Amino acid sequence: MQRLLPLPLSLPLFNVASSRAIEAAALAGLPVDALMERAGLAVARLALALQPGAGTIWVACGPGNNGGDGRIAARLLQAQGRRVSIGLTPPADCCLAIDALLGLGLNRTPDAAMAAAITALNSLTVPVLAVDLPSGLLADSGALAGAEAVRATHTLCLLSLKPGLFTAQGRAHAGTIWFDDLAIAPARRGDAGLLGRDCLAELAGPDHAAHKGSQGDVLVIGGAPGMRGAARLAARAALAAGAGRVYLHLLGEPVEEADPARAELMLAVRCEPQDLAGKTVAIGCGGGQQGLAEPLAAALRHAPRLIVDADALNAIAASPALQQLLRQRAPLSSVLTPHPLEAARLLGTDTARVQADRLDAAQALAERCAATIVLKGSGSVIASPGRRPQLCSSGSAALASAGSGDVLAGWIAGLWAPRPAIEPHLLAGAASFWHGLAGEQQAAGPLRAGDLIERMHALHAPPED
Ligand SMILES: NC(=O)C1=CN([C@@H]2O[C@H](COP(=O)(O)OP(=O)(O)OC[C@H]3O[C@@H](n4cnc5c(N)ncnc54)[C@H](O)[C@@H]3O)[C@@H](O)[C@H]2O)[C@@H](O)CC1
Ligand SMILES: Nc1ncnc2c1ncn2[C@@H]1O[C@H](COP(=O)(O)OP(=O)(O)O)[C@@H](O)[C@H]1O
Ligand SMILES: [K+]
Repeated sequence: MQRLLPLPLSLPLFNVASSRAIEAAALAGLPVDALMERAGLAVARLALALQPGAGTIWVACGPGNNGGDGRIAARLLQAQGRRVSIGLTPPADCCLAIDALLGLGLNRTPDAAMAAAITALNSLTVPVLAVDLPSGLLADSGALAGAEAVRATHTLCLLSLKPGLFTAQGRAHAGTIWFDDLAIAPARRGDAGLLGRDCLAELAGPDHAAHKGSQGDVLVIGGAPGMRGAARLAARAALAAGAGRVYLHLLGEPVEEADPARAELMLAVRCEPQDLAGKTVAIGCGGGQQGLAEPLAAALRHAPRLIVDADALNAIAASPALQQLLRQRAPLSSVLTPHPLEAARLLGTDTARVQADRLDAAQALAERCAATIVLKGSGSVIASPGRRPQLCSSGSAALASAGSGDVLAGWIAGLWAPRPAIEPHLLAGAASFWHGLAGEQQAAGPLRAGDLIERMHALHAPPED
């Protein structure tokens, strides 16, 4: 059993169908109850570690094998001399609750009895340990099957890691995530990957002979009047990530300086095809509604590497001609960084549908746009045509503050410029992980985007775990 996050090494994720196939293959060589006995033992062990003291442990058991795991754990806890209560309502002296209501088999809105038990678990002030998944959370998507799912303090995932724990509502409901593979090595590829710190190894640093010309040029296009800051944040991030030279083309009224607070940034007065050649371009941060279409069309045609964010995504969503330009770009040359609403616009759907299956939505968008997609939010999804999607295991709600997406777009550009040959799928994964990692390393409260850049900068050449 291991505590999973922060995650040093990337791991495979298995959806419900694959998890059942792994279970069936394992059971072919084992006595019928072997896996459930191992699962129950793991649950009991963690329960004892979490609550070694007095009081009654409530084991809320459902009708399937998730409940079966709970019953075995209850038996083992009793054998250890602990008081245990099995049922759908808590005992008066409850000191720890084990949520063994529903796991992989959740396939509909919780019925009244289940919903009441979920509410009762969420009303407790004692720790709640969820078995395999917080009940009410869908394993494949991290969406809720009904109005409410268990908000666990700990979740012990069993046999195979499920994607739903790590995206959408997963992290908000799972608490501290533990994993026990029940001594079974899966004999199949994951359906998706969970990015760990090893993804940063894709980003070799500059060699000793590097010079600004070898580290690539970034051009940030955006920052209409009133939103100059968004483009400046992206440009500052590109600089901090390691681009050799960073230029800013600000939309609307001309300005005298690119960024008075960052003397290193240069102003790009024009944005003609020859100004785009050879550059890594990030477009859309603070782009506004007007003045963006022309530079966007030029960037789609001429930028050899392109990151499309914010208002540039909205402009593409509204224009079949721009969509066509995007699809016609060279393979492996475009990264789109939508948040769920921007993704919904691009897909012609609504945010709720995107959030109902983030992995699916990101993959559909990648295929539709012939681009790498970073679908942002809790558990960002990185998807590319023909590739296995990745979920970012780093990040926290400290990133839920204005400008952190601009920083990500600029950071991707700044990492890409010196490494023009890197595969965008790997680049976007590593950049997202880095961004999330910096977003975890701070005291409570939101992280201002300007401070985020400094934290990301401080993580250059991150130490080995
Ligand atoms: N396949 C695996 O990876 C392993 C599974 N094990 C455990 O077995 C679980 C899966 O067991 P099951 O397939 O029996 O599935 P569950 O125990 O999750 O649920 C199935 C039962 O719940 C009912 N149900 C589903 N949705 C409901 C809803 N919304 N409201 C009320 N009832 C609902 C179903 O009708 C069925 O009776 C895993 O989550 C895990 O805890 C472990 O014992 C060992 C390995
Ligand atoms: N709760 C959260 N958990 C993890 N990451 C988050 C969370 N909230 C926001 N983020 C991250 O912060 C960034 C926000 O980007 P975005 O929504 O575009 O904001 P903005 O446009 O203000 O910069 C994304 O990278 C997103 O993944
Ligand atoms: K459960």
